[in-house]
Amino acid sequence: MTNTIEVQAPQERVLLGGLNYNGRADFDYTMTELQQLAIADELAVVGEVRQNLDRVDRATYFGSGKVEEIKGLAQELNATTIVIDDELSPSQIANLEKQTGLHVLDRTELILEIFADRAHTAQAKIQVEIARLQYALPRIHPSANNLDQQRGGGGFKNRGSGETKTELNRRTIRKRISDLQQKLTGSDQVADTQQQRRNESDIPRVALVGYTNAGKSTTMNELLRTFAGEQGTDKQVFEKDMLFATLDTSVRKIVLPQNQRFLLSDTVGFVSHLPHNLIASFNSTLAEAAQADLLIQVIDFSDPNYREMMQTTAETLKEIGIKDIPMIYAFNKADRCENVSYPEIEGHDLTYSAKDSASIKLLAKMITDQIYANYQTVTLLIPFSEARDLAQLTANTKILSQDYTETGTLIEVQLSPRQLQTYQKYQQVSDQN
Ligand SMILES: Nc1nc2c(ncn2[C@@H]2O[C@H](COP(=O)(O)OP(=O)(O)OP(=O)(O)O)[C@@H](O)[C@H]2O)c(=O)[nH]1
Ligand SMILES: [Mg+2]
Repeated sequence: MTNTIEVQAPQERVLLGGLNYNGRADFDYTMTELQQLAIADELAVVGEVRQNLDRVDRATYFGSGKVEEIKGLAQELNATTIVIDDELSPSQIANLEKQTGLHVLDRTELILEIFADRAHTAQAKIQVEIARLQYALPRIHPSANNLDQQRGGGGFKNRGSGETKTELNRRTIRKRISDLQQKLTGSDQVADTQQQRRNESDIPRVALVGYTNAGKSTTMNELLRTFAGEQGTDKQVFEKDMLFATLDTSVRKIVLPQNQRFLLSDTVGFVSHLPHNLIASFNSTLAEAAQADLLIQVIDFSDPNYREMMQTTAETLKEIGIKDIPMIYAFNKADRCENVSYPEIEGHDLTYSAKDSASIKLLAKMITDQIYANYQTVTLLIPFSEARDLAQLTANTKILSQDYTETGTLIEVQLSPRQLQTYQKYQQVSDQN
């Protein structure tokens, strides 16, 4: 018998650094979040440095006294890196590295590292690489011919090693970005989602959104398990207790009793100050939510910072350009809260647990009540020559009655406002009054 001993790579020892300028109201919260992000990136947090200043020091970010303190603390605690709760300019990073002898990792680069680590599908990998190259671009010194000063171009995890031989200049990076963007537009996954969207254009669309690790994927899986029957189990999406478990968009069809159906999408979670480049390059992934008829914001109600997380979600949705879509606030993980009864509905709020079957059924009811609320019952006369439209309606809507006339098929059907626009041409005059 052989005993194997797993040898784990020693974790990089890091300090967290934060500057509270202009008395940032969310400072404590973003520092807590920074720690979570560092842990998600498998870094060992050994200490923390904070400073209150009226404004950022243009040269070194922190004031000079603090820079000395950082250097001393790092030596004392054996730290090799400082992770800073902000996006720094390239020269601030360079100066701070020079004066402290530490590797400086800013918030943007940290999030990009985590995304790079989590990306598994071709599409997610391309999207992350585009964002990393865009981050790297202004950080390349024109005369530099090694990547020690060129951040973000290659394996982040092997910081400062093995990159020196690579010669990338701005032009080749720009070319690479545009090649990747082209590849992305043609990628199967984007094409598949678009195709599905066209095929299913008559079905209401519902998107799960919210802070990372709130339970979006778990909610999707439980809805599938409850309503999609056998098919549900092999269509499950990945769920895990870690930040950014999901980096893609998955779309699944949920069919409820009485042929009520909707498309449900699960997508990447949010964190505060999500880098702009990342949002831009994940645009096609996030587009699904932008086109939804209804959003379900999943909130981890058991987290003491859930209010800040909701704020982050609101800000991120705004940045993506999502507004005016009705939203259900789904306060999840109630099973982990003390003295909270669930499932319970109050207006547009649901307190629930994704792991509880009564909760999932109630959520499904809330979704259908909401999406079918503004449906109208209309009578359509579909000419025999338009059999495709009739087939679409039969597959995707609730048909209440059907009759045949000399000129076509007469149906009584429930339509969404959007469907009504598409099929208005067939509407019988009598219902239009
Ligand atoms: N106790 C409890 N745990 C839950 C509940 N819902 C989700 N979880 C757990 O929370 C963790 C995160 O769940 P996910 O569904 O992966 O979260 P997500 O929102 O998809 O996260 P990202 O994809 O990272 O944005 C997992 O370990 C789940 O098992 C719940 O109602 N109760
Ligand atoms: Mg997920």
